[in-house]
Amino acid sequence: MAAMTIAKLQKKKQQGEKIASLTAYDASFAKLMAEQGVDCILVGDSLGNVVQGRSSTVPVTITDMVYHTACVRRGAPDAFVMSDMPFMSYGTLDDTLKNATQLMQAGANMVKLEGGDWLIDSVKALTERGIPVCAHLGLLPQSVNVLGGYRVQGKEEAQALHLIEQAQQLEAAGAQLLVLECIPNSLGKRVTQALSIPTIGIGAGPDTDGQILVMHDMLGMNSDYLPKFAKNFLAGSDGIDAAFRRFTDEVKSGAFPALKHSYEG
Ligand SMILES: Nc1nc(=O)c2c([nH]1)NC[C@@H]1CN(c3ccc(C(=O)N[C@@H](CCC(=O)O)C(=O)O)cc3)CN21
Ligand SMILES: CC(C)C(=O)C(=O)O
Ligand SMILES: [Mg+2]
Repeated sequence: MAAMTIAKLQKKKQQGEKIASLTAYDASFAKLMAEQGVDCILVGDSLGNVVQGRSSTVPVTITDMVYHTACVRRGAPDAFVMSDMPFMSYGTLDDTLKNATQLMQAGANMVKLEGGDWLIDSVKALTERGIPVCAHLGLLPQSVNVLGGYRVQGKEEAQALHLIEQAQQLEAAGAQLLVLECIPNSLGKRVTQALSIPTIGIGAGPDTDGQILVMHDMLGMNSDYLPKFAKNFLAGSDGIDAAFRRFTDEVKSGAFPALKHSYEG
């Protein structure tokens, strides 16, 4: 199969085809996802939670991310692979360029950074030097210690307007994709309409250009805790490959997410 590219993802937005995205951390699952039509694979720093058993993504290192990015790339040579830059690996411009380079050389097609205003210069510097950037707004898990918990963001109109403004600035700085996490449906829709780059939502309602879930959540593997936006696609499916296919199909058809998977308002 021909390789997935950012240009093809952009075209999906223009043509109104939803983008199906999942996280993967190893070769075997990445291969299965690519075979089942998942458009974009994220090597998420959520590996801190689901692979390493930690309680946040803060302890995850660039060495961890490089290792898992290389594993995923070996399993899915033609997939579009995006890798999270982990906590404090992009605190300064020098670190940003050095660490993003490591992820690209491990096989990523794009790097993802959490944040708004303060990242504008970094996004510009990365893009100018040939490193494609996915921005990430809304709930920023790496900032959990500042936020004091994982909560829906942008519920107040002033915050919503600020988020839209940041999204536009990130696009202007060169970001080519935007992840929106845990925001009200209406804000997910407003941001998506305000941008020409694709938005990929997780708990951002049905109107973003695509959807992403953590693989373990969509396979029902978080028994003690499941965020509202997660859905178990393995339940009622014939196997893991069928669960990935059903996720892809339901994202493309708009069946997922239902209102119960999103934050109204
Ligand atoms: N397994 C897993 N799935 C994830 O989606 C995920 C991770 N790990 N680790 C990194 C971050 C942390 N994330 C989280 C964690 C908790 C909530 C959560 O509990 N949300 C509340 C919102 C409550 C509210 O403000 O209304 C919820 O009930 O969904 C959301 C996202 C998303 N990411
Ligand atoms: C939840 C997604 C967007 C993520 O950043 C991760 O898996 O780390
Ligand atoms: Mg992440």
